[in-house]
Amino acid sequence: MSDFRQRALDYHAYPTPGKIRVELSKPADSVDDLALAYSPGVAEPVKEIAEDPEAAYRYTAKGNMVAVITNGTAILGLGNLGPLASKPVMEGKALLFKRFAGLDAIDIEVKHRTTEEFINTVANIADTFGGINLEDIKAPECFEIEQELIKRCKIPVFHDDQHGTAIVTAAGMLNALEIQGKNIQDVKIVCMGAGAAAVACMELLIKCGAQRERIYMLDRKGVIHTRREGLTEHKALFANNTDKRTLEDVMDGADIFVGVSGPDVLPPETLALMAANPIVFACSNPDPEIKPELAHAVRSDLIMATGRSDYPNQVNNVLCFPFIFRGALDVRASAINDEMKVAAVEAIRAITKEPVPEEVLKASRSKTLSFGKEYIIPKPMDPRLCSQIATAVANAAIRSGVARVESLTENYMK
Ligand SMILES: NC(=O)C1=CN([C@@H]2O[C@H](COP(=O)(O)OP(=O)(O)OC[C@H]3O[C@@H](n4cnc5c(N)ncnc54)[C@H](OP(=O)(O)O)[C@@H]3O)[C@@H](O)[C@H]2O)C=CC1
Ligand SMILES: CC(=O)C(=O)O
Ligand SMILES: [Mg+2]
Repeated sequence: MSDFRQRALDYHAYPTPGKIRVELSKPADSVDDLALAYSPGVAEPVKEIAEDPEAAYRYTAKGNMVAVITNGTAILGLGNLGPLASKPVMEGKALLFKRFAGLDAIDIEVKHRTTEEFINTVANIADTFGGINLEDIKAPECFEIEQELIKRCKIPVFHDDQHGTAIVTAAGMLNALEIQGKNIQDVKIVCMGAGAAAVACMELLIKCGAQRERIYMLDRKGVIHTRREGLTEHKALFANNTDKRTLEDVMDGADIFVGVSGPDVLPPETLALMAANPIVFACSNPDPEIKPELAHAVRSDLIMATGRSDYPNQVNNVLCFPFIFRGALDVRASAINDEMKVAAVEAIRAITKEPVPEEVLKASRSKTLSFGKEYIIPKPMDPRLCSQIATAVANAAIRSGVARVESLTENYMK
C-alpha cells in the first residue's frame, strides 16, 4: 500500500473514526441546566416556534446549519458508488463548511428508488436546516432535483457541483484570460464532460461573455453536435452545428480546455494542438484529465489548473460553497440567485489581485504568491475569502430582494 493511501486511511480512522462530531453550545451540567435544556424548559421555545416558524432561527441551531445531501451517484470523478461510500466526501464538505465559514454542517446520504422519492425525502426534512447543499448527484437527475427542491423549500438549495464549480471556474477563467491577453467573447472553448459541472460552468461562462457557438462539449460518445440523436435536454443546449466529432478535432486551435469528466482523458499530444497561450482547467477529482507535469512538458505557454490542493491554481468549489452559504444564511436568504453568484465570482477575482497575507503563504508553503500564471485564484485557507465573499453575497441578496433581514450583521466564524 502506498504511503499516501495509508496516511489518508489513518487520517480518517484515528483517533476517532470520521471527520466531524456534534458539540454542545449550552451548559448541561446541573439539574437547573437540564430543566432549561430539556423538560420542562424546552416547552417554551416549542410553543414559540409553533406560533411563528421564524422563531426557529432564534431558539434553535437552524440558522447556522447546512445539510450536505447526496445520493452518491457522482462521487467526485469516481462515479456512482452509492450513498454510503460517499460519506467521507460529505463529511469532508461538512469539515470545510465549519473550518472556513464557521457553519455547522451535517451530511445526509439518501438511498432511493426514484428521483421523486429523493426529492420528497429532502423536501420533507428541509425545514430543519438553514440551507441545503446538494452534492455529487449525477446529471441529468441533478437538474430536476435542484429545480424541484428550490420550488418546494423556503431555504436556499444549491447544487454545489453545478454552481459552486461554475462560480470558481468563471472567476479563475476570467483571471486566466486577463493574464493570457484574451477576450472571453473571442475564445474557442472545449468542455470535456457534459454533466452537472460542465453544463453549469458553460452556462456561467456564457453569462460572462463566452459565445455558445464557440463552445464544443464532449461526453463519452464524443462531440455533442446537432445531428446526434437522443441528447438529453441539457446536452441539447450545447449541440454544436459542426462536422467535428473527436477531442482531437475540436482541440485544434482551441484557447480553453475545461475538464469536468474523468481521469487522464486528455493526451499530451492533443493538448499540443491548442492555440498559443492556452488555458487548461483539468478539474476532475481526485485525478485530473491531464497531470500538470505532462501538460507543462508539452506547453510552456500554458496556464494550468486542477481541482487538487497539491498543485498551483486549485479550481475547486471549496472556494465558493462555504462562503456563499455564509452570506446567504447571514441574511436568511430564501434562495441563492444569479446576483449572489455573480457577486461571488467578482469577490473571488478581486481577492486574487490583492497582496497575499503571510499566514496564507505559510499555510500554502509558498515563498511568494502574486497574480499571475501560477496564481489565478486564491488559496482555500485565505481568511479574506470568508469575509469578502460572504459580505458580497449577503449584500447582493439584500439588493435583489431575497434577504429576510434588512441589514447584514457581522456573523463570521461564530
Ligand atoms: N474541481 C471541482 O470543483 C469539481 C470537479 N468536478 C469533477 O467533474 C467531474 C464530473 O462531475 P459531475 O459533473 O458532478 O458528474 P456527472 O456525472 O454529472 O457528469 C459526468 C460527465 O462526465 C462525462 N464523462 C465521464 N467520463 C468521461 C470520459 N472518459 N470521457 C468523456 N466524458 C466523460 C460523462 O459523460 P456521459 O454523459 O456520456 O456519461 C458526463 O457527461 C468529476 O470528475 C468531478 O470530480 C465536479 C465538481 C466540482
Ligand atoms: C470538488 C467536487 O465537488 C467534486 O469533485 O465533485
Ligand atoms: Mg462534488
